[in-house]
Amino acid sequence: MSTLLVKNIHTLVTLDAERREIRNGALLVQDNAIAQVGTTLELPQTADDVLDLQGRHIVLPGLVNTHHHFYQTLTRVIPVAQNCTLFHWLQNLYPIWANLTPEAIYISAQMAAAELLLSGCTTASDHLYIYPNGCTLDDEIQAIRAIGLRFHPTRGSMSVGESKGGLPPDSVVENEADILKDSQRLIEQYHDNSRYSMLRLALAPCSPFSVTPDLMRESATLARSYPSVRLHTHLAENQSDIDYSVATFGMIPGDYAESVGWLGEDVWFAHCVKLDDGSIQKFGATGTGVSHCPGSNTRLASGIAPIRQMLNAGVPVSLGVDGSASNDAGNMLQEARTAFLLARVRESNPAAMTARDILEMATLGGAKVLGRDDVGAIAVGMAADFIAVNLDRPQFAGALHDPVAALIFCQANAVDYSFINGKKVIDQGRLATIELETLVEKTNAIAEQLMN
Ligand SMILES: Nc1nc2[nH]c(O)nc2c(=O)[nH]1
Repeated sequence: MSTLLVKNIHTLVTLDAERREIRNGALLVQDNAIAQVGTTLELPQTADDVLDLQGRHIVLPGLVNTHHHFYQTLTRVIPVAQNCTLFHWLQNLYPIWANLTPEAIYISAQMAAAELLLSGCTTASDHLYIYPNGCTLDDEIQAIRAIGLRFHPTRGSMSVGESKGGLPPDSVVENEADILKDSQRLIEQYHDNSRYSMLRLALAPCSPFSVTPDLMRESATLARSYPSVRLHTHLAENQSDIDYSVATFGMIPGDYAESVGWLGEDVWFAHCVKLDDGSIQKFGATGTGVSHCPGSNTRLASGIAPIRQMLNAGVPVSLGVDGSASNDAGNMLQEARTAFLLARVRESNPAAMTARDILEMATLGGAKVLGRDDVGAIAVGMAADFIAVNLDRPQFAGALHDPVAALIFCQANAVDYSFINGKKVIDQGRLATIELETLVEKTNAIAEQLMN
């Protein structure tokens, strides 16, 4: 057994059941879990390792990102996709993504994870739905194991090409039997349902306009035959998405999801910008989750998702940075701020979303959507996933009377320390698990090859 004491924390934001914010806080970690939480005076004074934060840092649970496409880190700001809405954006990018290789998947996954870690994310999901040239989900699973992020990879898929009325070119879609076979292989090889699991798999047919209703149903049946394998897809992202759903299935997206058995606590949808009131109520009643992706939704001019209404209806809402081809960043702290600002604009009401509401969405909200009760708060028995931000950073000057709100109001964008499963992954603002400069070089080289 090894112990780690983090002490002299300026403000320890627990997000525990009482939402305690402890001045001069401390926490004790035993192996990979939190063993004690309190003030520095209340906790033991020694441990195998001691991190003395000298009263300068705010500490909070690691942030949870529930929607991403790691491979898109290789295709940021592509000129032909800079100024399009969703469908044209996708149609301009599919041919580039058709050139992805296993190495490209591996390197882009590490690059995306590095950016997430540096901005406070400790658990992330990824949606990989395109598998050209021998690419597999295994490529990103190996990459993320090496960098140390707690991971919820999703086996995405596309099966309806242009010739059958779908959006993607036929060359990038897969056969449905192969998709289901590979999904089962991946679940059996990697899915770990235990407490503190570092990897849980989900099944994720890409979107209503790229798979059949049969694949939606069969994926649900397969996922539900294993413990805690969840279901994920894009839904109601913009008006064209709604129009496609009505024209093709004769139903709005919420009704389509219900018709294929995709409502429930084990399902979460990305975007839901255009989710109608009736569907919001159904999502609330069934515990169906949402990954809110405000950066991407504004970048693609899709709209502002009605997250205040969703929260009021009891919908589990979390945050997703979405892929870096439509964000074009993967910064969780910045995403939280964007969500905070847009909710106020959408409601024309600055009280509609507080900084603490958004921090809760970025931590406990993400944990709930991913089906975890072991991350998202700093409390005894929770996984030792936490981050520390130095309050001496210039953007916090003058804001120390409320450092918790300052994290969101004052544009925090990086963390100084991050621990995942008790292991240090960010040390004094630097990635501790892999060498960042080489990773950036490799990312740029592969991105250039893809473009060519
Ligand atoms: N924002 C995004 N929406 C999508 N829909 C779909 O089918 N693929 C995507 C995507 O990559 N990003």
